[in-house]
Amino acid sequence: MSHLAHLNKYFYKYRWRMIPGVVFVVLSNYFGVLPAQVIRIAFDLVKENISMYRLFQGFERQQMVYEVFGYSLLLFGALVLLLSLIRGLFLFLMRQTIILTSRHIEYDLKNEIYSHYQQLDMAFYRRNNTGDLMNRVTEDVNRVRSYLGPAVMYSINTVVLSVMVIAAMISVNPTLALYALMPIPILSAILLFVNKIINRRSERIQRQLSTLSSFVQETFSGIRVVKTYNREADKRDRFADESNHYRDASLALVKTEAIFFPLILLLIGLSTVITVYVGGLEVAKGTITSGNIAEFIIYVNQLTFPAMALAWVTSLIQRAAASQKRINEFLRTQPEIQTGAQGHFQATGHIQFENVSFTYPDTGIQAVRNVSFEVKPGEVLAIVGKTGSGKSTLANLLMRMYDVHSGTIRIDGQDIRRLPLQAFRSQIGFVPQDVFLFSDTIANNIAFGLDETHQTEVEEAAKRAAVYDNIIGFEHGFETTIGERGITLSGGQKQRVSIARALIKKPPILIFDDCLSAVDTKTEEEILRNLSVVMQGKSTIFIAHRVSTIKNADHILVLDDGAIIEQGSHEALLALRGSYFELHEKQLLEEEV
Ligand SMILES: Nc1ncnc2c1ncn2[C@@H]1O[C@H](COP(=O)(O)OP(=O)(O)OP(=O)(O)O)[C@@H](O)[C@H]1O
Repeated sequence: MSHLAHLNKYFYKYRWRMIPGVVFVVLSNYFGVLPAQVIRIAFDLVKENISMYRLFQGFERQQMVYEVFGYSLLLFGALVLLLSLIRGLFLFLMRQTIILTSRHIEYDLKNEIYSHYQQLDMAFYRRNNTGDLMNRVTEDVNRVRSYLGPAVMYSINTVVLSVMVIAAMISVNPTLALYALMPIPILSAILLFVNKIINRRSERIQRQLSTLSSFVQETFSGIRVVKTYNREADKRDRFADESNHYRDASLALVKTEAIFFPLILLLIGLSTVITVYVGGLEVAKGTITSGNIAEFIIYVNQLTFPAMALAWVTSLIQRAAASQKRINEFLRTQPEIQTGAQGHFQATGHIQFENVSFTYPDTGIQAVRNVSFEVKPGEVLAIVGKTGSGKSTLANLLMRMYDVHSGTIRIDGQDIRRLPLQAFRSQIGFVPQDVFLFSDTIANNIAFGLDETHQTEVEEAAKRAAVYDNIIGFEHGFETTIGERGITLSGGQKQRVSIARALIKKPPILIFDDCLSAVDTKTEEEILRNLSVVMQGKSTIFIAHRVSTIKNADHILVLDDGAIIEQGSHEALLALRGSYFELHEKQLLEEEV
């Protein structure tokens, strides 16, 4: 429950909507209880008038009594109708305030979680899967909203209505009130119990539903593999299997729900029977009128709602508390990568790694061992090495996706941990190894890193990345949508769009992480030629597998198992006749073949 305290700030924020909401709950209940008293009076009136009517048997006045009686009954009917209308109006206002507030809070909470997600670092995203992140911002917030709206509204409603009805009952006749109320706690206890079963079964359905949808999603994402390996029949059987589980879970829920309502009706019926019986005895004693019995029957029926709401609200609150706990877990996670300062930062591009070592916290793999190098403004540094030798890790460290464990990384002589994080990252144009493009137009994908762009800039960047001709070849050119609902770019085209995205920012530091692996050597040469113009005056780090990509670099590092094993210019490294030489020879042979 204490987890829900996080939401109190929102209740406070929307207090001028919540307070009138509570007032409307009270008023709607007040007008809900009143008709019972009107009906009692009408009932007693009927009884009296019938006696009076009989008394005037054979007199002329009898017709008049009849008319007055009919007229007053009509008035009472109209009064009950009017009270119901007023109650309806307050019910409308109650929903308009409380449920509306819950929607406002839901919106705020979603934004709070989302903007917190944006601040969290890579280590957090490594630890938690996307499905979980999405669930907390959608499903969990949804459950919390049920607490903010319906649960709060029905809780207040339940309390107010119970107090009003019970007070009215006791004021009429305490003995009858006691007897009529007797089955209500039993009713509540049974409802709580049944509700628990319903909850358990709904949870099972939810779980099965998410298994089912993940299964379907994965099958469709991998449909090519499924078809190539002829696994359609197998997938169909597995789907039928999962569907069966889902159906069984749904049937189990329906069964419980089927008992739920008859049970309520049984207990309410029991209360009514007791009311009529005990009420009859009291009428005989002369302590109450028969109108009171009618009034009581209405009260007992009105108490059905709070009894049901109690069980329902309890489960809503329990679920919301569990969801808010999960949300709080993420909200309380603080990013390990914190900004070192506020304000602006403009780099010239002087990069220094001094004895940098790094171990991935989750796996304990030491990816970088005591690495030192320097890139002066305008220089090109290349990094080669076997897969898993730590090349991408160096790029990640330079962008502060992770912080180094020992040693220092400096930009323009300043430790990057002391720089304003966002301003510092904006100085780097990064082309990652695994390209990610958004389901958006090509132009928007290229312009992603900028707040404002002109078409000419987008086209210029596309030309530099040697993808311009491909793009204008598409029917809608730069406005072509890519991704799920659009066209699929080839691996090489994606890489080049990703390069254009980095270039458009015109940053003083460029990092290319093995981003030419999917283009042929001819296109690679074209890109490199273009890049050599872009790279002028910028510090560039080129991570590559192919020696051909990097041979013109000012300095080359050869990495093995996280450490630099050789370094120097292309010629110097060839002269060494070490690992670099071997790699070069091997690749020459491959090209000839
Ligand atoms: N996020 C991560 N969490 C844990 N370990 C990681 C993570 N990323 C990489 N590693 C490990 O760190 C080591 C270095 O990986 P890195 O990606 O830097 O290699 P690389 O030289 O770029 O390889 P490739 O050329 O295949 O891209 C590898 O052993 C890898 O398994």
